[in-house]
Amino acid sequence: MIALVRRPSSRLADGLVTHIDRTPVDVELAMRQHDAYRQALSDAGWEVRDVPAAEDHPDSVFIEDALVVCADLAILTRSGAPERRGETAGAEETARELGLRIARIEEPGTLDGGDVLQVGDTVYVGRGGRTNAEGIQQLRALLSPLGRTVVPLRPQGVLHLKSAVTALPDGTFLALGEIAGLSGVRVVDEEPGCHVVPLGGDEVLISASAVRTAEELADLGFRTRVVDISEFEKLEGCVTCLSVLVR
Ligand SMILES: NC(=O)NCCC[C@H](N)C(=O)O
Repeated sequence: MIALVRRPSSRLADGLVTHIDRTPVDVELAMRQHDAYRQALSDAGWEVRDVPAAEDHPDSVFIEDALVVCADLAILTRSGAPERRGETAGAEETARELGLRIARIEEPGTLDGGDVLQVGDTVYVGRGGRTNAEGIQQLRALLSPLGRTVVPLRPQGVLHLKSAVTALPDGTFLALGEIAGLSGVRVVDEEPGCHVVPLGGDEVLISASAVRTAEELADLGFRTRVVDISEFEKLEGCVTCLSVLVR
């Protein structure tokens, strides 16, 4: 079990913000928070592997958006944000080192990995600001041969699908409300409570900003591993976007 991560660029504070107001980012604190995030993955039994840093790309720490891994296939994305498209170079290098097959989303398709939620053999994909219909069609063509069913959804008012919804190990979903096309949604009352990373078994990684949701999940019998990612949340990041899990 390998978790790919990418160290923050020193230019992190120049990262994109779309749906929230920009607030000052403490880059030194972000570096420490990223170290703690890596440690949490390692403590949960994951081998943490570094994708080469991309110093010139402020948002490169959000490695999830550059690379989608499904079975033995690594899909290099083509971000809907043109300034992020250079981030895939280092991701390709690491994917090849891991022996993964390589595919890529081609123009005019666009897709961010933050729009791709894999739950068993179903791959939910958010169509919106970063992922277009052509990108979804290419994703479907790449994943159907792997036995995956690609289901498009339309998240509203958020950066990515996984800004609005993620899945628990039991296949239920966490979201601020019901989502057309999804059944089994556990409604939470805080935005960071929509984001978990399944770490194996009944363990999930969740943000320290989601205190109430972490308690609710513990009450439900999930083991929660809490990480403070405040500086990344200021740039519309969440716990899913700082890693790519390769099982
Ligand atoms: N998968 C994710 O949640 N990615 C977060 C990306 C945040 C970055 N500032 C961006 O706007 O692209």
